[in-house]
Amino acid sequence: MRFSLRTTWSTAVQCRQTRALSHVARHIRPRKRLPNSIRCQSTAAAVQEEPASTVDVNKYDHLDPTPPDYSSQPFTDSCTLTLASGAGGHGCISFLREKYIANGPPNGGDGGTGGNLYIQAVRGETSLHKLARRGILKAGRGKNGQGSLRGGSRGEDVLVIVPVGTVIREIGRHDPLAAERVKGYGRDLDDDDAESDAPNLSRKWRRDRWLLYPGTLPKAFTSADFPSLPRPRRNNLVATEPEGPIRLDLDKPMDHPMLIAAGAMGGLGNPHFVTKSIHKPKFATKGEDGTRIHFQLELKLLADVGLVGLPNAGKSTLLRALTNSRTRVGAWAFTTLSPNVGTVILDSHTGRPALADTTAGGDGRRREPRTHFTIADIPGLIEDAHLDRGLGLGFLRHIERAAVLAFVLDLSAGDAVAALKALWREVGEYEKMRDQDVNAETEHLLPDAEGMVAFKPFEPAVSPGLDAEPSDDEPFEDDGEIMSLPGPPIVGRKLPPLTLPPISGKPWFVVATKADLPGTQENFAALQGYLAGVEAGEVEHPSQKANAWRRRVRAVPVSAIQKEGVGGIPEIVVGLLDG
Ligand SMILES: Nc1nc2c(ncn2[C@@H]2O[C@H](COP(=O)(O)OP(=O)(O)OP(=O)(O)O)[C@@H](O)[C@H]2O)c(=O)[nH]1
Ligand SMILES: [Mg+2]
Repeated sequence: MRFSLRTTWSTAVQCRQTRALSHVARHIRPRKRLPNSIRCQSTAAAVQEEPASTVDVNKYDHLDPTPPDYSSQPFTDSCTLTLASGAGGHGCISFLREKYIANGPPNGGDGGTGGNLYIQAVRGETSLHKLARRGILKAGRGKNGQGSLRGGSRGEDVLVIVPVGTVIREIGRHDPLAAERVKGYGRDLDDDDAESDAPNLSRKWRRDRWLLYPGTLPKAFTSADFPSLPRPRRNNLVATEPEGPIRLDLDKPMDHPMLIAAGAMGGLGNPHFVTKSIHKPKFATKGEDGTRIHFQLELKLLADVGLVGLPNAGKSTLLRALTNSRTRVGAWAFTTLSPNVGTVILDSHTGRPALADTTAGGDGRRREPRTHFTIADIPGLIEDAHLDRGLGLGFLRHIERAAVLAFVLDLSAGDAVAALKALWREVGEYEKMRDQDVNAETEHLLPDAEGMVAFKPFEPAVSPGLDAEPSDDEPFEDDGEIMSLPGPPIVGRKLPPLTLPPISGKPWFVVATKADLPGTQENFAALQGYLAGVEAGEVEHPSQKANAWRRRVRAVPVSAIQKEGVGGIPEIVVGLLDG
């Protein structure tokens, strides 16, 4: 008997172990078993195949790389994003219950405030793709109030991190409190807008704003049982929000996050509604809804020099020759599909950044030593890119804020002067479209609806290098620094307008590439002749603008693939940057 019991016991243990093991096996077993023959084949093929990412170091050439050496990063430079501040938590309906106090006074806490929305531009972020994927970001909702007069906790704040260089435009906003006012609710609370045409609907009738004691049937309450709905409350932080519509140009890293929308207030607990006639209010109010703002985000990379050229001109090879960039190079058009930024360290081959002269300049100001500059390579432009041919003109936004433009012309691909004129034409078309957009936007934002704030209409700005004499109160200093428009720092609620300098006012030069190929000398000579004419004012500026920059237009012949002639480019760039 004992023996049989032990057998039964060990069998049970074994069974349990087997079951446990089979459970584990179920999880680690491959879902599908391939037939043996296929598995053998694939293993054999894998053994025979060379690993795809091997780079032959002996054949490796930095300027003529093999495909595995390409860097590819997801890149998005414009997207729409909806940000919603947190809704408030509901007020609580509760009554004191204690030993010997069966029917105590009301003690429901207030709902917590919703989370705030902040934005911060930081270095290190290079794309908007993460935000584009999210689409909407909501701050946390405030927690509901609780008994014993415990208020709900605050909702979680949300910090939206964007790359430096992001331009943010508000394209729509839903403010629940403003919407209520437009509908006419709450007019009974406000005497000042009694003249308004909006219907006079008392907030008293807003049944949806009230919470009832659990178990109470709504029909038990008539409107007469409710007091007037309290005046909607706004978070104190609303006073520090920027005035809408929000338009920001975050062209510098921010030390502190900036408040975009404050969380909504929580509802009121039932003790707030005690009156002489109602001693035990069995109702509380709901929390307010958060503000929802729709934004258009546009990333405009910040680089000192922007490379503009036709496809296959050799822009990326030039960037690789000047910097350690691993941008993609290929003998076909539109190899580059997203902008790349490279950094040139001005170290005079010492391995350490050279310290520039820090003595006072001619303007009497001490200059920051320039230890490096950055270059942006963008996808190629083709003729009629403004008609959305090729990759269109959108990528020009990344060189629009560059202080210096470098036009890269392929000397082996026909008339370089014609190519330069075609590129300037596209740049001019881009500028026109940009200005039209801004004007349309400012017109659209004129205060036609109540509560809308008007922006100043677009004023074309004067940039350094223009022939027009700046006035005394002109905010620009012609020191050749990056042409970001100086504006007052963002203090308080007023935001500076988004003004954009004209592109034709930027200093520019030409890099004539592929000079190693035969028959390119004549082309270069013709180009030089043309540029000399532009500089002397004998020939019309390729941008066809009267006051475009033509102070010292230079053409540098280079063979980027052989890294010949590129050594002089940093000097030219620094000369143009520092004036
Ligand atoms: N012979 C010669 N070939 C060059 C030179 N620079 C670039 N190339 C070649 O020209 C082709 C195009 O070079 P890329 O640097 O990809 O040109 P890109 O302007 O960036 O082209 P997209 O990105 O398509 O606009 C590649 O095959 C390069 O090897 C040069 O100085 N001399
Ligand atoms: Mg390229």
